[in-house]
Amino acid sequence: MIAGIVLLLLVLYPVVNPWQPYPQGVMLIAFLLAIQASSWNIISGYAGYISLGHSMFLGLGSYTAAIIALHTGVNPLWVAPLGGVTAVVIAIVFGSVVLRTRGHAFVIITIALLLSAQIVATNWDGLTNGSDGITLELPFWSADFQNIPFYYAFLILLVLTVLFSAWIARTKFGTGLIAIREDEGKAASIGVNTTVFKILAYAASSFFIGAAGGVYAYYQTFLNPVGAFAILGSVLIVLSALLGGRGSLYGPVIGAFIVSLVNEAATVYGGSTQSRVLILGLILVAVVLFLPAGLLPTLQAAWRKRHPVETKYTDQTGALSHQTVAVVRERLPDAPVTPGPLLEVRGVSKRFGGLVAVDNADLTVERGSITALIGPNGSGKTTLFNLITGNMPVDSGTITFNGKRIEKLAPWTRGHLGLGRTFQVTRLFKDMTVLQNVVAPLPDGRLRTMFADAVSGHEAARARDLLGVVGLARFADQRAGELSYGQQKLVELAQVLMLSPELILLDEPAGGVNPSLLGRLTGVIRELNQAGVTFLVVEHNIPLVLDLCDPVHVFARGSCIASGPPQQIREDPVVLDAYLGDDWRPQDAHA
Ligand SMILES: Nc1ncnc2c1ncn2[C@@H]1O[C@H](COP(=O)(O)OP(=O)(O)OP(=O)(O)O)[C@@H](O)[C@H]1O
Repeated sequence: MIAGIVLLLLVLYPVVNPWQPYPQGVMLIAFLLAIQASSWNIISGYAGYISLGHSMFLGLGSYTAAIIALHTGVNPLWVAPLGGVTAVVIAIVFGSVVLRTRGHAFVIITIALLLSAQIVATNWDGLTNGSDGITLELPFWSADFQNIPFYYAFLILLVLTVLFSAWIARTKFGTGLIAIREDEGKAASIGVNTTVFKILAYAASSFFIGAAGGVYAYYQTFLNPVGAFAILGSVLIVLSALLGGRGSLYGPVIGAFIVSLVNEAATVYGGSTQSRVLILGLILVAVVLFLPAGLLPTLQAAWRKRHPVETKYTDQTGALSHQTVAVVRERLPDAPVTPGPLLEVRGVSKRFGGLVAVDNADLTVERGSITALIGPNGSGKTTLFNLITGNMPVDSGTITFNGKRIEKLAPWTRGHLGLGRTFQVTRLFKDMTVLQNVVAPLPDGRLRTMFADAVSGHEAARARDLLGVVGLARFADQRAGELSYGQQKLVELAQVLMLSPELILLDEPAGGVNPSLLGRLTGVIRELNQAGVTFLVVEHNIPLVLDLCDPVHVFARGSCIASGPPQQIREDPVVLDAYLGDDWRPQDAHA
Protein backbone atom coordinates (compact mmCIF):
# COMPACT_ATOMS: atom_id res chain seq x y z
CA MET A 1 0.00 0.00 0.00
CA ILE A 2 2.85 2.36 0.87
CA ALA A 3 4.48 1.59 -2.49
CA GLY A 4 1.17 2.33 -4.25
CA ILE A 5 0.77 5.69 -2.49
CA VAL A 6 4.37 6.69 -3.26
CA LEU A 7 3.87 5.70 -6.90
CA LEU A 8 0.70 7.79 -7.12
CA LEU A 9 2.53 10.82 -5.71
CA LEU A 10 5.37 10.33 -8.18
CA VAL A 11 2.92 10.07 -11.08
CA LEU A 12 1.13 13.25 -10.00
CA TYR A 13 4.23 15.30 -9.23
CA PRO A 14 4.95 16.66 -12.76
CA VAL A 15 1.22 17.27 -13.27
CA VAL A 16 1.09 19.45 -10.17
CA ASN A 17 4.49 21.02 -10.79
CA PRO A 18 5.05 21.02 -14.54
CA TRP A 19 7.39 24.02 -14.83
CA GLN A 20 10.16 22.84 -12.54
CA PRO A 21 12.69 20.94 -14.64
CA TYR A 22 15.37 20.88 -11.92
CA PRO A 23 13.54 18.75 -9.28
CA GLN A 24 12.16 16.62 -12.10
CA GLY A 25 15.73 16.10 -13.32
CA VAL A 26 16.86 15.10 -9.83
CA MET A 27 13.97 12.65 -9.54
CA LEU A 28 14.50 11.04 -12.91
CA ILE A 29 18.15 10.39 -12.10
CA ALA A 30 16.96 8.77 -8.86
CA PHE A 31 14.60 6.57 -10.93
CA LEU A 32 17.49 5.61 -13.20
CA LEU A 33 19.65 4.60 -10.23
CA ALA A 34 16.71 2.72 -8.73
CA ILE A 35 16.22 0.78 -11.99
CA GLN A 36 19.88 -0.21 -11.90
CA ALA A 37 19.96 -1.10 -8.19
CA SER A 38 16.74 -3.12 -8.41
CA SER A 39 18.04 -5.01 -11.47
CA TRP A 40 21.46 -5.58 -9.87
CA ASN A 41 19.60 -7.05 -6.91
CA ILE A 42 18.51 -10.03 -9.04
CA ILE A 43 22.03 -11.38 -9.60
CA SER A 44 23.77 -9.87 -6.59
CA GLY A 45 21.00 -9.66 -3.98
CA TYR A 46 18.98 -12.79 -4.72
CA ALA A 47 21.78 -15.00 -6.12
CA GLY A 48 24.63 -13.44 -4.10
CA TYR A 49 27.02 -12.90 -7.05
CA ILE A 50 28.26 -9.34 -6.47
CA SER A 51 28.77 -7.48 -9.72
CA LEU A 52 30.84 -4.32 -9.45
CA GLY A 53 30.67 -3.59 -13.16
CA HIS A 54 26.93 -3.50 -13.67
CA SER A 55 26.85 0.03 -15.09
CA MET A 56 28.38 -1.63 -18.19
CA PHE A 57 24.83 -2.54 -19.22
CA LEU A 58 23.77 1.12 -19.02
CA GLY A 59 26.63 2.02 -21.38
CA LEU A 60 25.79 -0.85 -23.73
CA GLY A 61 22.14 0.23 -23.85
CA SER A 62 23.10 3.85 -24.41
CA TYR A 63 25.47 3.01 -27.27
CA THR A 64 22.99 0.61 -28.89
CA ALA A 65 20.18 3.19 -29.02
CA ALA A 66 22.55 6.02 -29.98
CA ILE A 67 24.22 4.09 -32.81
CA ILE A 68 20.89 2.91 -34.23
CA ALA A 69 19.50 6.45 -33.99
CA LEU A 70 22.59 7.86 -35.69
CA HIS A 71 22.48 5.43 -38.59
CA THR A 72 18.74 5.16 -39.15
CA GLY A 73 17.43 8.53 -37.98
CA VAL A 74 14.93 6.81 -35.66
CA ASN A 75 14.34 8.52 -32.33
CA PRO A 76 16.47 6.80 -29.64
CA LEU A 77 13.43 6.52 -27.38
CA TRP A 78 11.70 4.08 -29.74
CA VAL A 79 14.74 1.81 -29.96
CA ALA A 80 15.62 1.98 -26.26
CA PRO A 81 14.30 -1.58 -25.64
CA LEU A 82 16.94 -2.80 -28.12
CA GLY A 83 19.50 -1.50 -25.62
CA GLY A 84 18.00 -4.04 -23.23
CA VAL A 85 18.32 -6.77 -25.86
CA THR A 86 22.02 -5.98 -26.39
CA ALA A 87 22.55 -6.06 -22.63
CA VAL A 88 20.86 -9.48 -22.37
CA VAL A 89 22.89 -10.95 -25.25
CA ILE A 90 26.18 -9.71 -23.75
CA ALA A 91 25.11 -10.92 -20.29
CA ILE A 92 24.39 -14.42 -21.60
CA VAL A 93 27.60 -14.67 -23.63
CA PHE A 94 29.92 -13.32 -20.92
CA GLY A 95 27.86 -14.67 -18.05
CA SER A 96 28.31 -18.23 -19.24
CA VAL A 97 32.06 -17.75 -18.79
CA VAL A 98 32.45 -15.43 -15.81
CA LEU A 99 29.77 -17.09 -13.68
CA ARG A 100 32.07 -20.09 -13.40
CA THR A 101 33.98 -18.01 -10.87
CA ARG A 102 32.59 -16.85 -7.57
CA GLY A 103 33.40 -14.63 -4.61
CA HIS A 104 36.17 -12.07 -5.07
CA ALA A 105 37.17 -13.46 -8.46
CA PHE A 106 33.69 -12.75 -9.84
CA VAL A 107 33.70 -9.20 -8.43
CA ILE A 108 37.05 -8.44 -10.05
CA ILE A 109 36.06 -9.95 -13.39
CA THR A 110 32.92 -7.80 -13.53
CA ILE A 111 35.08 -4.67 -13.06
CA ALA A 112 37.38 -5.96 -15.80
CA LEU A 113 34.36 -6.40 -18.11
CA LEU A 114 33.28 -2.81 -17.51
CA LEU A 115 36.76 -1.46 -18.24
CA SER A 116 37.08 -3.69 -21.32
CA ALA A 117 33.80 -2.31 -22.65
CA GLN A 118 35.22 1.19 -22.19
CA ILE A 119 38.37 0.26 -24.11
CA VAL A 120 36.38 -1.32 -26.93
CA ALA A 121 34.12 1.74 -27.17
CA THR A 122 37.18 4.03 -27.26
CA ASN A 123 38.94 2.05 -29.99
CA TRP A 124 36.07 0.95 -32.22
CA ASP A 125 36.02 4.29 -34.00
CA GLY A 126 33.95 3.17 -36.95
CA LEU A 127 31.04 2.15 -34.73
CA THR A 128 31.24 4.42 -31.69
CA ASN A 129 33.10 7.45 -32.97
CA GLY A 130 35.83 6.67 -30.42
CA SER A 131 36.67 9.09 -27.64
CA ASP A 132 34.96 11.95 -29.50
CA GLY A 133 31.68 10.31 -28.58
CA ILE A 134 28.26 10.52 -30.20
CA THR A 135 26.06 13.61 -30.20
CA LEU A 136 22.34 13.05 -30.68
CA GLU A 137 19.61 15.44 -31.76
CA LEU A 138 17.82 17.39 -29.07
CA PRO A 139 14.41 16.07 -28.00
CA PHE A 140 11.65 16.92 -30.45
CA TRP A 141 9.32 18.34 -27.78
CA SER A 142 9.26 21.81 -26.29
CA ALA A 143 12.13 22.78 -24.00
CA ASP A 144 9.53 24.25 -21.61
CA PHE A 145 8.74 20.79 -20.26
CA GLN A 146 11.91 19.05 -21.46
CA ASN A 147 12.27 16.65 -18.53
CA ILE A 148 8.70 15.44 -18.20
CA PRO A 149 8.76 12.74 -20.94
CA PHE A 150 12.05 11.40 -19.53
CA TYR A 151 10.61 11.50 -16.03
CA TYR A 152 7.71 9.26 -17.09
CA ALA A 153 9.88 7.02 -19.27
CA PHE A 154 12.19 6.24 -16.34
CA LEU A 155 9.27 5.93 -13.93
CA ILE A 156 7.58 3.37 -16.20
CA LEU A 157 10.84 1.43 -16.52
CA LEU A 158 11.27 1.52 -12.74
CA VAL A 159 7.77 0.16 -12.13
CA LEU A 160 8.38 -2.61 -14.69
CA THR A 161 11.73 -3.44 -13.06
CA VAL A 162 10.20 -3.72 -9.59
CA LEU A 163 7.26 -5.81 -10.88
CA PHE A 164 9.70 -8.09 -12.73
CA SER A 165 11.85 -8.44 -9.65
CA ALA A 166 8.78 -9.14 -7.48
CA TRP A 167 7.60 -11.77 -9.94
CA ILE A 168 11.01 -13.48 -9.89
CA ALA A 169 10.98 -13.53 -6.08
CA ARG A 170 7.61 -15.33 -6.15
CA THR A 171 8.73 -18.10 -8.49
CA LYS A 172 10.76 -21.21 -7.86
CA PHE A 173 13.42 -19.52 -9.98
CA GLY A 174 13.69 -16.81 -7.31
CA THR A 175 13.78 -19.35 -4.49
CA GLY A 176 16.50 -21.20 -6.41
CA LEU A 177 18.57 -18.01 -6.68
CA ILE A 178 18.38 -17.47 -2.93
CA ALA A 179 19.32 -21.12 -2.47
CA ILE A 180 22.41 -20.51 -4.65
CA ARG A 181 23.31 -17.49 -2.51
CA GLU A 182 23.05 -19.44 0.71
CA ASP A 183 24.63 -22.76 -0.29
CA GLU A 184 25.35 -23.44 -3.95
CA GLY A 185 26.36 -27.08 -3.46
CA LYS A 186 23.19 -27.84 -1.56
CA ALA A 187 21.10 -25.98 -4.17
CA ALA A 188 22.55 -28.25 -6.87
CA SER A 189 21.65 -31.34 -4.86
CA ILE A 190 17.95 -30.35 -4.70
CA GLY A 191 17.63 -30.08 -8.47
CA VAL A 192 18.60 -26.42 -8.99
CA ASN A 193 20.53 -26.21 -12.27
CA THR A 194 22.93 -23.63 -10.87
CA THR A 195 24.60 -22.91 -14.23
CA VAL A 196 21.35 -22.04 -16.01
CA PHE A 197 19.91 -20.21 -12.99
CA LYS A 198 22.93 -17.93 -12.66
CA ILE A 199 23.13 -17.10 -16.36
CA LEU A 200 19.40 -16.35 -16.50
CA ALA A 201 19.68 -14.19 -13.38
CA TYR A 202 22.60 -12.25 -14.89
CA ALA A 203 20.60 -11.72 -18.10
CA ALA A 204 17.46 -10.76 -16.15
CA SER A 205 19.50 -8.24 -14.16
CA SER A 206 20.71 -6.53 -17.34
CA PHE A 207 17.59 -5.99 -19.48
CA PHE A 208 15.98 -2.98 -17.82
CA ILE A 209 19.35 -1.31 -17.25
CA GLY A 210 20.09 -1.64 -20.99
CA ALA A 211 16.66 -0.26 -21.93
CA ALA A 212 17.10 2.63 -19.46
CA GLY A 213 20.51 3.25 -21.06
CA GLY A 214 18.77 3.90 -24.38
CA VAL A 215 16.54 6.53 -22.78
CA TYR A 216 19.47 7.98 -20.88
CA ALA A 217 21.49 8.48 -24.09
CA TYR A 218 18.66 10.62 -25.49
CA TYR A 219 18.29 12.51 -22.20
CA GLN A 220 21.96 13.44 -22.27
CA THR A 221 22.11 13.83 -26.08
CA PHE A 222 25.82 13.09 -25.82
CA LEU A 223 27.78 10.02 -24.80
CA ASN A 224 31.43 9.05 -24.74
CA PRO A 225 33.24 5.92 -23.50
CA VAL A 226 34.51 7.42 -20.24
CA GLY A 227 31.07 8.68 -19.19
CA ALA A 228 29.11 5.67 -20.44
CA PHE A 229 31.30 3.04 -18.76
CA ALA A 230 32.19 4.85 -15.52
CA ILE A 231 33.10 2.74 -12.49
CA LEU A 232 31.51 5.32 -10.18
CA GLY A 233 28.15 4.41 -11.73
CA SER A 234 28.63 0.81 -10.60
CA VAL A 235 29.73 1.89 -7.13
CA LEU A 236 26.55 3.97 -6.76
CA ILE A 237 24.45 0.94 -7.72
CA VAL A 238 26.13 -1.25 -5.11
CA LEU A 239 25.95 1.46 -2.46
CA SER A 240 22.21 1.95 -3.11
CA ALA A 241 21.47 -1.74 -2.75
CA LEU A 242 23.64 -2.14 0.35
CA LEU A 243 22.12 0.90 2.01
CA GLY A 244 18.51 -0.05 1.30
CA GLY A 245 19.03 -3.78 1.83
CA ARG A 246 20.19 -6.15 -0.84
CA GLY A 247 18.04 -9.20 -1.41
CA SER A 248 14.85 -7.34 -0.49
CA LEU A 249 12.40 -6.07 -3.09
CA TYR A 250 12.15 -2.39 -2.15
CA GLY A 251 15.48 -2.00 -0.33
CA PRO A 252 17.57 -1.19 -3.45
CA VAL A 253 14.90 1.29 -4.63
CA ILE A 254 14.81 3.10 -1.30
CA GLY A 255 18.62 3.06 -1.18
CA ALA A 256 18.80 4.51 -4.71
CA PHE A 257 16.53 7.42 -3.77
CA ILE A 258 18.62 8.21 -0.69
CA VAL A 259 21.94 7.93 -2.56
CA SER A 260 20.68 10.06 -5.46
CA LEU A 261 19.40 12.79 -3.19
CA VAL A 262 22.57 12.80 -1.05
CA ASN A 263 24.64 12.83 -4.25
CA GLU A 264 22.77 15.86 -5.54
CA ALA A 265 22.83 17.68 -2.20
CA ALA A 266 26.57 17.04 -1.86
CA THR A 267 27.22 18.42 -5.34
CA VAL A 268 25.09 21.53 -4.77
CA TYR A 269 25.98 22.34 -1.17
CA GLY A 270 29.31 20.55 -0.75
CA GLY A 271 31.32 23.02 -2.79
CA SER A 272 32.43 20.72 -5.60
CA THR A 273 31.52 17.46 -7.35
CA GLN A 274 34.42 15.77 -5.55
CA SER A 275 32.75 16.28 -2.16
CA ARG A 276 30.07 13.76 -3.11
CA VAL A 277 32.71 11.04 -3.48
CA LEU A 278 33.87 11.76 0.07
CA ILE A 279 30.33 11.82 1.48
CA LEU A 280 29.20 8.68 -0.37
CA GLY A 281 32.43 6.95 0.73
CA LEU A 282 31.63 7.76 4.35
CA ILE A 283 28.09 6.45 3.91
CA LEU A 284 29.48 3.22 2.45
CA VAL A 285 31.79 2.74 5.44
CA ALA A 286 28.95 3.49 7.87
CA VAL A 287 26.61 1.03 6.14
CA VAL A 288 29.16 -1.77 6.15
CA LEU A 289 30.00 -1.15 9.84
CA PHE A 290 26.64 -0.35 11.39
CA LEU A 291 23.93 -1.55 9.01
CA PRO A 292 25.33 -4.63 7.26
CA ALA A 293 21.88 -5.95 6.37
CA GLY A 294 20.70 -2.58 5.02
CA LEU A 295 17.86 -0.30 6.11
CA LEU A 296 14.79 -2.25 5.08
CA PRO A 297 15.82 -5.73 6.33
CA THR A 298 16.93 -4.16 9.65
CA LEU A 299 13.53 -2.49 10.07
CA GLN A 300 11.77 -5.71 9.03
CA ALA A 301 13.78 -7.72 11.57
CA ALA A 302 12.85 -5.24 14.32
CA TRP A 303 9.20 -5.50 13.26
CA ARG A 304 9.33 -9.31 13.29
CA LYS A 305 10.82 -9.23 16.78
CA ARG A 306 7.91 -7.19 18.05
CA HIS A 307 5.32 -9.14 16.07
CA PRO A 308 6.49 -12.77 16.10
CA VAL A 309 5.00 -15.21 13.59
CA GLU A 310 2.04 -17.00 15.08
CA THR A 311 2.43 -20.77 15.04
CA LYS A 312 -0.76 -22.56 14.14
CA TYR A 313 -1.16 -26.11 15.38
CA THR A 314 -2.22 -27.81 12.19
CA ASP A 315 0.17 -30.74 12.11
CA GLN A 316 -0.81 -34.22 11.15
CA THR A 317 0.11 -36.57 13.90
CA GLY A 318 -0.80 -39.88 12.35
CA ALA A 319 -0.12 -41.62 9.10
CA LEU A 320 0.61 -40.03 5.74
CA SER A 321 -2.49 -38.61 4.08
CA HIS A 322 -3.55 -39.99 0.70
CA GLN A 323 -2.64 -36.64 -0.78
CA THR A 324 0.90 -36.85 0.56
CA VAL A 325 1.37 -40.39 -0.62
CA ALA A 326 0.28 -39.13 -4.04
CA VAL A 327 2.87 -36.32 -3.85
CA VAL A 328 5.62 -38.68 -2.79
CA ARG A 329 4.68 -41.27 -5.39
CA GLU A 330 4.37 -38.77 -8.24
CA ARG A 331 7.28 -40.22 -10.20
CA LEU A 332 7.08 -43.78 -8.94
CA PRO A 333 5.47 -46.38 -11.18
CA ASP A 334 1.86 -47.33 -10.35
CA ALA A 335 2.66 -51.00 -10.28
CA PRO A 336 3.88 -52.51 -7.00
CA VAL A 337 7.63 -52.23 -6.45
CA THR A 338 9.41 -54.93 -8.45
CA PRO A 339 12.54 -56.31 -6.84
CA GLY A 340 15.86 -55.61 -8.55
CA PRO A 341 18.79 -53.25 -8.15
CA LEU A 342 17.92 -49.53 -8.09
CA LEU A 343 21.45 -48.26 -7.42
CA GLU A 344 24.65 -50.06 -8.37
CA VAL A 345 28.09 -48.77 -7.41
CA ARG A 346 30.91 -50.65 -9.13
CA GLY A 347 34.65 -50.20 -8.54
CA VAL A 348 34.29 -46.59 -7.40
CA SER A 349 37.36 -44.83 -5.98
CA LYS A 350 38.09 -41.37 -4.62
CA ARG A 351 41.44 -40.02 -3.45
CA PHE A 352 42.25 -36.84 -1.54
CA GLY A 353 45.97 -36.41 -2.18
CA GLY A 354 47.61 -39.49 -0.69
CA LEU A 355 44.48 -40.59 1.19
CA VAL A 356 42.23 -43.15 -0.49
CA ALA A 357 38.82 -42.27 0.99
CA VAL A 358 36.83 -44.67 -1.20
CA ASP A 359 38.74 -47.64 -2.53
CA ASN A 360 37.32 -49.65 -5.42
CA ALA A 361 33.95 -49.83 -3.63
CA ASP A 362 30.99 -51.95 -4.71
CA LEU A 363 27.48 -51.49 -3.34
CA THR A 364 23.97 -52.43 -4.46
CA VAL A 365 20.71 -50.95 -3.20
CA GLU A 366 17.66 -53.06 -4.01
CA ARG A 367 14.49 -51.28 -5.09
CA GLY A 368 12.02 -50.96 -2.19
CA SER A 369 14.59 -51.63 0.55
CA ILE A 370 15.81 -49.61 3.50
CA THR A 371 19.50 -50.37 3.09
CA ALA A 372 22.04 -49.37 5.73
CA LEU A 373 25.64 -48.33 5.25
CA ILE A 374 27.57 -48.49 8.50
CA GLY A 375 31.24 -48.33 9.37
CA PRO A 376 33.74 -46.70 11.71
CA ASN A 377 34.46 -42.95 11.56
CA GLY A 378 36.44 -41.93 8.51
CA SER A 379 35.69 -45.14 6.61
CA GLY A 380 34.44 -43.16 3.58
CA LYS A 381 30.63 -43.37 3.88
CA THR A 382 29.92 -39.66 3.43
CA THR A 383 32.43 -39.48 0.60
CA LEU A 384 30.59 -42.34 -1.13
CA PHE A 385 27.32 -40.39 -0.70
CA ASN A 386 28.97 -37.35 -2.26
CA LEU A 387 30.09 -39.46 -5.21
CA ILE A 388 26.63 -40.99 -5.69
CA THR A 389 24.84 -37.63 -5.63
CA GLY A 390 27.48 -35.81 -7.68
CA ASN A 391 28.67 -33.39 -5.00
CA MET A 392 32.15 -34.73 -5.86
CA PRO A 393 33.42 -36.32 -9.08
CA VAL A 394 34.53 -39.97 -8.98
CA ASP A 395 38.18 -40.78 -9.82
CA SER A 396 37.15 -44.12 -11.33
CA GLY A 397 34.31 -46.62 -11.38
CA THR A 398 30.67 -46.56 -12.45
CA ILE A 399 27.40 -45.65 -10.73
CA THR A 400 24.12 -46.86 -12.23
CA PHE A 401 20.74 -45.57 -11.09
CA ASN A 402 17.57 -47.11 -12.45
CA GLY A 403 19.57 -48.66 -15.28
CA LYS A 404 21.21 -45.36 -16.27
CA ARG A 405 24.88 -44.45 -15.83
CA ILE A 406 24.99 -41.30 -13.68
CA GLU A 407 28.58 -40.86 -12.50
CA LYS A 408 29.24 -38.06 -15.00
CA LEU A 409 25.91 -36.24 -14.61
CA ALA A 410 25.52 -32.91 -12.78
CA PRO A 411 24.08 -33.16 -9.23
CA TRP A 412 20.82 -31.47 -10.27
CA THR A 413 20.32 -33.95 -13.13
CA ARG A 414 20.70 -36.80 -10.64
CA GLY A 415 18.09 -35.02 -8.50
CA HIS A 416 15.76 -34.80 -11.51
CA LEU A 417 16.21 -38.55 -12.05
CA GLY A 418 14.87 -39.19 -8.54
CA LEU A 419 17.94 -39.23 -6.32
CA GLY A 420 17.56 -37.18 -3.13
CA ARG A 421 19.82 -36.82 -0.11
CA THR A 422 20.06 -35.26 3.31
CA PHE A 423 23.33 -34.12 4.85
CA GLN A 424 25.23 -35.28 7.93
CA VAL A 425 25.15 -31.72 9.30
CA THR A 426 21.86 -30.30 8.01
CA ARG A 427 22.27 -27.78 5.24
CA LEU A 428 18.99 -25.90 5.23
CA PHE A 429 18.90 -22.40 3.76
CA LYS A 430 18.85 -20.69 7.14
CA ASP A 431 17.70 -17.26 5.96
CA MET A 432 14.70 -18.69 4.13
CA THR A 433 11.48 -19.62 5.84
CA VAL A 434 10.81 -23.29 6.49
CA LEU A 435 8.19 -23.28 3.73
CA GLN A 436 10.56 -21.68 1.20
CA ASN A 437 13.11 -24.35 2.04
CA VAL A 438 10.65 -27.09 1.21
CA VAL A 439 9.32 -25.34 -1.93
CA ALA A 440 12.84 -24.79 -3.34
CA PRO A 441 13.64 -28.26 -4.84
CA LEU A 442 12.98 -28.79 -8.55
CA PRO A 443 11.94 -32.31 -9.54
CA ASP A 444 12.75 -31.65 -13.21
CA GLY A 445 14.50 -29.15 -15.45
CA ARG A 446 11.46 -27.81 -17.32
CA LEU A 447 10.93 -24.05 -17.63
CA ARG A 448 7.36 -24.53 -16.42
CA THR A 449 8.61 -25.97 -13.15
CA MET A 450 11.28 -23.30 -12.85
CA PHE A 451 8.83 -20.43 -13.14
CA ALA A 452 6.05 -22.02 -11.10
CA ASP A 453 4.62 -19.92 -8.28
CA ALA A 454 6.47 -20.69 -5.04
CA VAL A 455 4.32 -18.61 -2.71
CA SER A 456 0.83 -19.94 -3.34
CA GLY A 457 -0.73 -22.56 -5.58
CA HIS A 458 0.20 -26.18 -6.22
CA GLU A 459 3.86 -26.13 -5.20
CA ALA A 460 3.31 -24.27 -1.91
CA ALA A 461 0.36 -26.55 -1.08
CA ARG A 462 2.55 -29.57 -1.77
CA ALA A 463 5.28 -28.19 0.48
CA ARG A 464 2.81 -27.51 3.31
CA ASP A 465 1.51 -31.03 3.00
CA LEU A 466 5.03 -32.45 3.25
CA LEU A 467 5.74 -30.29 6.29
CA GLY A 468 2.62 -31.81 7.80
CA VAL A 469 4.05 -35.28 7.22
CA VAL A 470 7.09 -34.51 9.35
CA GLY A 471 4.86 -32.75 11.90
CA LEU A 472 6.24 -29.25 11.40
CA ALA A 473 3.52 -27.44 9.43
CA ARG A 474 3.12 -24.92 12.23
CA PHE A 475 6.66 -23.63 11.65
CA ALA A 476 6.10 -22.98 7.94
CA ASP A 477 6.59 -19.23 8.16
CA GLN A 478 9.54 -19.22 10.56
CA ARG A 479 13.15 -18.81 9.53
CA ALA A 480 14.70 -22.25 9.13
CA GLY A 481 17.71 -21.21 11.24
CA GLU A 482 15.43 -20.67 14.25
CA LEU A 483 14.39 -24.34 14.47
CA SER A 484 16.09 -26.89 16.69
CA TYR A 485 18.68 -29.17 15.13
CA GLY A 486 16.34 -32.16 15.16
CA GLN A 487 13.52 -30.15 13.60
CA GLN A 488 15.90 -28.98 10.88
CA LYS A 489 16.69 -32.63 10.10
CA LEU A 490 12.98 -33.29 9.63
CA VAL A 491 12.58 -30.21 7.42
CA GLU A 492 15.49 -31.45 5.31
CA LEU A 493 13.65 -34.74 4.85
CA ALA A 494 10.50 -32.88 3.77
CA GLN A 495 12.68 -30.86 1.38
CA VAL A 496 14.03 -34.01 -0.25
CA LEU A 497 10.51 -35.43 -0.57
CA MET A 498 9.62 -32.41 -2.72
CA LEU A 499 11.79 -34.02 -5.43
CA SER A 500 9.44 -37.06 -5.34
CA PRO A 501 12.59 -39.16 -5.13
CA GLU A 502 12.75 -42.86 -5.80
CA LEU A 503 15.87 -43.21 -3.66
CA ILE A 504 16.72 -41.11 -0.62
CA LEU A 505 20.22 -41.11 0.86
CA LEU A 506 20.04 -40.23 4.55
CA ASP A 507 23.37 -39.23 6.12
CA GLU A 508 23.13 -39.84 9.87
CA PRO A 509 19.44 -38.98 10.22
CA ALA A 510 19.45 -39.73 13.96
CA GLY A 511 22.54 -37.65 14.85
CA GLY A 512 21.60 -34.99 17.42
CA VAL A 513 17.88 -35.78 17.26
CA ASN A 514 16.01 -36.27 20.56
CA PRO A 515 14.22 -39.61 21.13
CA SER A 516 10.66 -38.34 20.51
CA LEU A 517 11.61 -36.72 17.19
CA LEU A 518 13.61 -39.83 16.36
CA GLY A 519 10.46 -41.94 16.75
CA ARG A 520 8.66 -39.65 14.33
CA LEU A 521 11.57 -39.79 11.89
CA THR A 522 11.75 -43.60 11.80
CA GLY A 523 7.95 -43.77 11.55
CA VAL A 524 8.00 -41.47 8.53
CA ILE A 525 10.84 -43.46 6.91
CA ARG A 526 8.88 -46.70 7.30
CA GLU A 527 5.68 -45.20 5.89
CA LEU A 528 7.49 -43.65 2.95
CA ASN A 529 9.14 -46.97 2.29
CA GLN A 530 5.72 -48.65 2.25
CA ALA A 531 4.66 -45.98 -0.25
CA GLY A 532 7.46 -47.15 -2.54
CA VAL A 533 10.48 -45.00 -1.63
CA THR A 534 13.85 -46.75 -1.32
CA PHE A 535 16.37 -45.62 1.33
CA LEU A 536 20.12 -45.83 1.79
CA VAL A 537 20.95 -44.83 5.35
CA VAL A 538 24.34 -44.00 6.89
CA GLU A 539 23.93 -44.16 10.65
CA HIS A 540 26.02 -44.69 13.78
CA ASN A 541 23.03 -45.55 15.98
CA ILE A 542 23.45 -49.31 15.51
CA PRO A 543 20.30 -50.45 17.41
CA LEU A 544 18.28 -48.14 15.15
CA VAL A 545 19.99 -49.50 12.04
CA LEU A 546 19.44 -53.11 13.05
CA ASP A 547 15.79 -52.37 13.78
CA LEU A 548 15.04 -50.31 10.66
CA CYS A 549 17.27 -51.56 7.88
CA ASP A 550 17.70 -54.67 5.80
CA PRO A 551 20.22 -55.35 4.32
CA VAL A 552 23.19 -53.76 6.08
CA HIS A 553 26.46 -53.01 4.25
CA VAL A 554 29.59 -52.45 6.31
CA PHE A 555 32.28 -50.07 5.15
CA ALA A 556 35.87 -50.02 6.38
CA ARG A 557 38.84 -48.18 4.92
CA GLY A 558 36.90 -47.11 1.83
CA SER A 559 35.31 -50.36 0.72
CA CYS A 560 32.56 -52.78 1.63
CA ILE A 561 33.78 -55.56 3.93
CA ALA A 562 30.46 -57.26 4.70
CA SER A 563 26.84 -57.27 3.58
CA GLY A 564 23.76 -59.11 4.79
CA PRO A 565 20.67 -59.05 6.99
CA PRO A 566 21.05 -57.30 10.38
CA GLN A 567 21.12 -60.56 12.31
CA GLN A 568 24.09 -61.84 10.31
CA ILE A 569 25.98 -58.52 10.45
CA ARG A 570 25.54 -58.33 14.22
CA GLU A 571 27.57 -61.51 14.63
CA ASP A 572 30.03 -61.20 11.75
CA PRO A 573 33.57 -61.37 13.21
CA VAL A 574 34.96 -59.21 10.38
CA VAL A 575 32.51 -56.45 11.30
CA LEU A 576 33.19 -56.73 15.02
CA ASP A 577 36.87 -56.57 14.27
CA ALA A 578 36.48 -53.45 12.11
CA TYR A 579 34.43 -51.70 14.82
CA LEU A 580 36.10 -52.95 17.98
CA GLY A 581 39.68 -53.67 16.93
CA ASP A 582 41.92 -56.74 17.13
CA ASP A 583 41.79 -57.00 20.94
CA TRP A 584 38.13 -57.82 21.00
CA ARG A 585 37.16 -61.37 22.07
CA PRO A 586 33.68 -62.92 21.76
CA GLN A 587 33.51 -63.54 25.51
CA ASP A 588 33.69 -59.73 26.01
CA ALA A 589 30.32 -59.35 24.32
CA HIS A 590 28.23 -59.14 27.49
CA ALA A 591 30.58 -56.73 29.18
N1 LIG B 1 37.05 -32.93 1.01
C1 LIG B 1 37.97 -33.72 1.60
N2 LIG B 1 39.28 -33.44 1.48
C2 LIG B 1 40.22 -34.22 2.06
N3 LIG B 1 39.92 -35.32 2.76
C3 LIG B 1 38.63 -35.66 2.92
C4 LIG B 1 37.59 -34.86 2.35
N4 LIG B 1 36.40 -35.44 2.67
C5 LIG B 1 36.69 -36.53 3.39
N5 LIG B 1 38.02 -36.66 3.56
C6 LIG B 1 38.71 -37.75 4.26
O1 LIG B 1 38.24 -38.97 3.71
C7 LIG B 1 38.10 -39.95 4.73
C8 LIG B 1 36.67 -40.48 4.71
O2 LIG B 1 35.82 -39.47 5.23
P1 LIG B 1 34.23 -39.61 5.27
O3 LIG B 1 33.69 -38.33 5.79
O4 LIG B 1 33.76 -40.09 3.96
O5 LIG B 1 34.06 -40.77 6.34
P2 LIG B 1 32.76 -41.25 7.07
O6 LIG B 1 32.77 -42.73 7.02
O7 LIG B 1 31.56 -40.57 6.53
O8 LIG B 1 33.05 -40.75 8.55
P3 LIG B 1 32.03 -40.34 9.72
O9 LIG B 1 31.30 -41.58 10.11
O10 LIG B 1 32.92 -39.85 10.82
O11 LIG B 1 31.14 -39.30 9.16
C9 LIG B 1 38.48 -39.27 6.04
O12 LIG B 1 39.80 -39.62 6.33
C10 LIG B 1 38.35 -37.80 5.73
O13 LIG B 1 39.26 -37.05 6.51
